[in-house]
Amino acid sequence: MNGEWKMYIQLALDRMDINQAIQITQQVEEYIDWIEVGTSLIKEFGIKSIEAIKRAFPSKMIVADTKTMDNAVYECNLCFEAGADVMTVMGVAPLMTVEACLKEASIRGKKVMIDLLNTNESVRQQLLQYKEAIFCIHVSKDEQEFAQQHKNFNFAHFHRPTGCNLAVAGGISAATMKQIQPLHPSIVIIGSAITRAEHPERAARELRQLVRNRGIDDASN
Ligand SMILES: O=C([C@H](O)CO)[C@H](O)[C@H](O)COP(=O)(O)O
Repeated sequence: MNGEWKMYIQLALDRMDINQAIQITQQVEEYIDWIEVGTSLIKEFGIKSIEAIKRAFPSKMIVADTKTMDNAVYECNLCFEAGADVMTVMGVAPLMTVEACLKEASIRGKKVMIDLLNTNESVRQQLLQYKEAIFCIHVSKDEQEFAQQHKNFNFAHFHRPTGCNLAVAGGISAATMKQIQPLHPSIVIIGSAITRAEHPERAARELRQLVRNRGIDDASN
């Protein structure tokens, strides 16, 4: 890629209720690109959380972070009917599940994000055949906590899979943003650093600035 390479910010909404999710997103809407209805929201409030967020932000790309492992067509239908533009499937799921999600998304003109959490190199190589997917390098909440919170956690041991559309997630903040630059992601997924900030709007504005500057300056892939 060249200097036109762009990084998008995906705001992850987790561990709050639907009204709080909408209120926080309204505060930061101008600084973020995609909105993720987090796994915790979907588990706690169901598919109606996807409908509510899409209704509140109809012009934004909505990602339903279902972390699907099985029953692909059923879960895809739930997400896409509710207004999601993207749904997530785990890379450790059977390939037939991943393929079913991709097929369902393609029929509807939607996208699938494959979460690479806990995948090994051989699984990742298999998954990379799915050129239409977005791949997400993900440091889980439990890994973040185990590593004594994300300020000590390092994305450095991840290698960028070549020739794919890449997202990164997991405790990303202004302090850790530099670590992810070598991966050249097109989507930076940020949750707590905005939603738990004392001033979410200020935090989102600062992160937007970092993403804008570094995304353009460092693009070389
Ligand atoms: O997928 C996520 C995680 O598993 C929690 O459900 C989050 O979207 C991702 O971790 C981003 O959120 P933060 O780590 O709070 O930035």
